[in-house]
Amino acid sequence: HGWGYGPTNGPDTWGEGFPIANGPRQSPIDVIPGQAPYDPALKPLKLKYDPATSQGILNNGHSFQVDFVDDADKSTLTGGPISGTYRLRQFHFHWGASDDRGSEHTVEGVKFPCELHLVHWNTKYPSFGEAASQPDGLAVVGVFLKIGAANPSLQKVLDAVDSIKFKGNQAPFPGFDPKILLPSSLDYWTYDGSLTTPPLLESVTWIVLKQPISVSPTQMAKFRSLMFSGEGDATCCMQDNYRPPQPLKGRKVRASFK
Ligand SMILES: NS(=O)(=O)c1ccco1
Ligand SMILES: [Zn+2]
Repeated sequence: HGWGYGPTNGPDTWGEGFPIANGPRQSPIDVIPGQAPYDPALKPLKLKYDPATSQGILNNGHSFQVDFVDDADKSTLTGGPISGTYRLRQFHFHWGASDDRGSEHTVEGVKFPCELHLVHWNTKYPSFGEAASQPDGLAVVGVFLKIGAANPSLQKVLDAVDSIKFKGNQAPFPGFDPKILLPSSLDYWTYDGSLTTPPLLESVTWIVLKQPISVSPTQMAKFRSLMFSGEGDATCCMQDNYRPPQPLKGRKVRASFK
């Protein structure tokens, strides 16, 4: 059976199939703001997303993701800690079985109930697949979700979840602008890391926003109504699909803000 988040195939077992799980630049990490100095050389993040590039929504058995057409520089990330242009490929989430956990990154040990990842790839490489194997190939923007008022922007995504309840289900998801999911401040922490799911490739420049967006308890329940499994398998809900923080191993985390 493949990797997952259960007792027999979860994050503690991933090193068996993917030895890089114990590598020098694994993600996520615990961000300690007092140890993440402001770097005046860091540029502001520039996110330019074209809603016409949003394509579909898919339950991939580990999370659900919204995929984007990435054959042109229409939805891009530039500035910030990166050089060059990175194209938006997909966004997805990680969440918990209860509101006390679910995020992958933590802030001084604080866990959030959910974390959004916007995955971009460096256009100096010919494709996402190629970029994913390069040390500067990917840039993922992480956004924390914090329990509060219902989030109408997030609801537009959650309204599509009923149509992709089971692993392998997908549905059209046109005309969605992911910019509406971002908080008002683009202040961020940045560090060199990896994919947080197998193959755990050490190709990600992480850009973790300081300001969370809101999510209501009812909206969290909607995330948990998804299923890891295909139709027919009774196994319960898609939840606790997060990897815990990994050793920093001497890496420096920088802040874009004072
Ligand atoms: N969770 S994440 O953004 O590091 C990712 C993207 C693709 C695979 O894993
Ligand atoms: Zn992720």
